Amino acid sequence: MADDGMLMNFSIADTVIKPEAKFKGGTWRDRLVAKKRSAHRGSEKDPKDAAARNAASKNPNQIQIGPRPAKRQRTEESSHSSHRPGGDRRQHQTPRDPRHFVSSLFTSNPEPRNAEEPKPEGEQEEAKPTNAPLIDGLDTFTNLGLSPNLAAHLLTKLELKAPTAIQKSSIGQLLKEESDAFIQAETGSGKTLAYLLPLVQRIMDLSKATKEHNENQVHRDSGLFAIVLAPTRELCKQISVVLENILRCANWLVCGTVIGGEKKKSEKARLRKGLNILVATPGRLADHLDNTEALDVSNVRWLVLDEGDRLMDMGFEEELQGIVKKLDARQRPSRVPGVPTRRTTILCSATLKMNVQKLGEISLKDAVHIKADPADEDENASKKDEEDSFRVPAQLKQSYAIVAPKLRLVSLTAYLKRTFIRKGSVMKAIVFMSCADSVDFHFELFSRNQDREQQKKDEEEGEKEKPEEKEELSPHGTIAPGRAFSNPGNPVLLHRLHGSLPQNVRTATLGSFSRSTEACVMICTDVAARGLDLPNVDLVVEYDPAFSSDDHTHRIGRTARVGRDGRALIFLQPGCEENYVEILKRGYRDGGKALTRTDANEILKRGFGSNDSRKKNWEEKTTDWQMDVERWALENPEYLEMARRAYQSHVRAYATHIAAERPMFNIKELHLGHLAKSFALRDRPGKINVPGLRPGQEDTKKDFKAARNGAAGTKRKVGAEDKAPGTTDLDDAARKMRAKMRENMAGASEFNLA
Ligand SMILES: Nc1ncnc2c1ncn2[C@@H]1O[C@H](COP(=O)(O)OP(=O)(O)OP(=O)(O)O)[C@@H](O)[C@H]1O
Repeated sequence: MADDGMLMNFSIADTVIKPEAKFKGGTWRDRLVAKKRSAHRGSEKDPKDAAARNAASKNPNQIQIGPRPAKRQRTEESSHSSHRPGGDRRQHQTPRDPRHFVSSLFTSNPEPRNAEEPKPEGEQEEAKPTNAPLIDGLDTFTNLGLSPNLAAHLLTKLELKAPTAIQKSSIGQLLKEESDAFIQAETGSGKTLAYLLPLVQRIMDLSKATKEHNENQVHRDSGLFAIVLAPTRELCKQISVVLENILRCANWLVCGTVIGGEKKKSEKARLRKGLNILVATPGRLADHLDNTEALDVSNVRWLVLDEGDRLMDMGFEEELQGIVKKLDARQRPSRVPGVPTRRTTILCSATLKMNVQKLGEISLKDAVHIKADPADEDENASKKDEEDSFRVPAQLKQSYAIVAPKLRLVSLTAYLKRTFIRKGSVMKAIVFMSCADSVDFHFELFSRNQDREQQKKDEEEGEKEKPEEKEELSPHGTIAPGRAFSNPGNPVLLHRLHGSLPQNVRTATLGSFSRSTEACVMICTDVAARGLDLPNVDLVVEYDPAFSSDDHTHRIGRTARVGRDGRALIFLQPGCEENYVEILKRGYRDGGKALTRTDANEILKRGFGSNDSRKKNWEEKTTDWQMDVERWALENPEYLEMARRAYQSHVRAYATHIAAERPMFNIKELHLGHLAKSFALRDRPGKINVPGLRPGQEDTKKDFKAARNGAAGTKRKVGAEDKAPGTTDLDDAARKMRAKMRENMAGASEFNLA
């Protein structure tokens, strides 16, 4: 029976705790409190208390939230000897420390506030993909106005048979009109080609015009006609690869990137040779505009801001304003026939609101709103509420798990175990966390070698073999076997990615994840949330919910791309976080009928359970696993510090949700003690304080400051007149805090300022 297992769950008999137990370590006050508690338990006679305890131990998961039950000072001996159901496999005893508290996994957990909604009757129809190419045969690239040459190239070389809905809307519009545009469509709907194809076609057409004027065909020295800006280096590289592929059918045109991360000298050399289309990060472009004479922008007639809403955000805004002003000031009539007189600006994102005003005031003129389905525009115009939410691909199956803080780590492990139980069911999964420290800690934890005996033996027998294995997997320590959820039949490769890693490491890690043909998991921060087109991602797990619902849309959009299936799971804690479900529902046209709910017990049963009744039940196994990682952290000072840092950074990050969503992520409701357990910590929250910066962070912090202050010019105070309409002081405060957080702890540059 399921409940049986809970008895082992440290619900120890009082007799086990000897009254004469000695408490060592800590301050005299800690020792006194511990001693008193121990004495109090020994003398407790109150039958009411005993009855309450009995009831609790019968069904510990049913404990009501109310006055918290008195906590017990548990000794390491007691939890080891009487409650390690796996027997005395490991005799190791860690020193007792009154600052440590070994709490039970399955007791005192808060219950969900909201009851599960009844499932709609009847079988749910599978939703049709909403971001797939239009394969009805009516729409072809040639019909939309692309030249037969370009359309044939798309078909034969890039295997693109038909446009997607957003490509259909945007190619027609951008080929025939000069007006500025907002391109907004679901993630994975092909927005990159939606702006690149008309752009390339227009520049190819310039060649035709020059020939008609009996002039030489346009070539790399004819001028820079278009600039594409994107917030991360990774995204810039991705766009540049797509562009190079298109330009293979027009090899007289040349594109290039300036994105930082490599020597400025080689970028300058590239600019000097001449480019027709430039892909850049804002910081690096601003830098070259100031310092590279060879960069002539007088002919630039198209400016694309990919992930435009992100580029409007703090950190990029000033740079962008500077860039636009310089482009305006340096624009000259072109000597190339057919070049438009005015510059067109195109903003593109899955979460673009028409009210992005900041840049609009400078540059956008009568912009048209290009959407995949024109019907959406009328619908949204009438529903103000929905303007703030964005659709997710209809075929994307989302679920949410209500998981109490203490059960978070074991639930994530169980979920991944279950996911990769069989080879082939899931190829790649991305797990999003709130900060770099948390990513690093979980990477170490999930890749740790559990079989310590074997580990020791390995070290003794063949010290050389071990590093070789690591070397082969990852020269940078960002790729390792995901032992916590691998099994012999399906080994899973674990990757970690965040903005505090050096650029070459980021590129190598992302490349490995992208190319891998084996099952793999990438634990990352929001650095991988936007724009990245990684093949075969079947699952996205939001272990920590995103800082804004827009970011959530981008994160889950790494799966279910161009008509393919995909799944996403978000972890929510019982209480105010449950209200986030309404936001999840708003992403669907049908109100989220297919959204499913699960809970920790279900996940744990599936992940740690076994059909074999002779084996330990899932609660025992879960507890064993948790105890094991807690001991691992305690025994290894390096990992213990990582765990503490991760916890600390996580709590700080939690405070930075956008103002509008903060009532759903109320830090005052966060149970810090319970949360610590999900970082394998036995420390009391008040005692967790890791001073200083994480190793290696000093440099990144300097880089961040240099990038922020250098490229953007002198720091400017944001006054009330500078605020975007609709933003509040709270918004500003949260954004500033997020920026500060990035700078100080969790990674200097989640989004590179180049
Ligand atoms: N017409 C098409 N037919 C088939 N595949 C396409 C088509 N257009 C684009 N794709 C592919 O779809 C994938 C997603 O494209 P892209 O990255 O441009 O999407 P997106 O809408 O910009 O996504 P996000 O919002 O996440 O940035 C790419 O692998 C691209 O090659």
